[in-house]
Amino acid sequence: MLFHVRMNVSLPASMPADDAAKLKADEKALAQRLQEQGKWRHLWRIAGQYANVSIFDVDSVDELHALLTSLPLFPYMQIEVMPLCRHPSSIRSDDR
Ligand SMILES: O=C(O)CC1=CCC(=O)O1
Repeated sequence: MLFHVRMNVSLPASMPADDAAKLKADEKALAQRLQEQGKWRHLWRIAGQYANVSIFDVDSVDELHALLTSLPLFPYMQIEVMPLCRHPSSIRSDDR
C-alpha cells in the first residue's frame, strides 16, 4: 500500500542545539534504514520549508502508523497522510 505523507517539522526554539542535532541524526539513520528496506520509497525536501513529502510503501495502515510514530522527530512534526491507489493512466507497473 502506498501513502503520500507530508511532514512539517517544528522544533522548539528553546531546544538545546545538541538535543536537536541528536534528534536529526537519529531521524536520518532511521529514515535511511527504512529507505534501504523499501518502506520509505521517496523522500523530498519541500523547497524553502522545514518539511518533506514522502512516499511510503507498507503492508497496512497500522504499519504506517507504527512507523511514523516511531520517528525520533514525531513529537515535533505535523503529519498529513494521503492513501494512494493506482491511476488507470499510469504507465508505471510498480504504482500499487
Ligand atoms: O528534515 C525533515 O524533513 C524530517 C526528516 C524526515 C526524515 C529525515 O531524515 O528528516
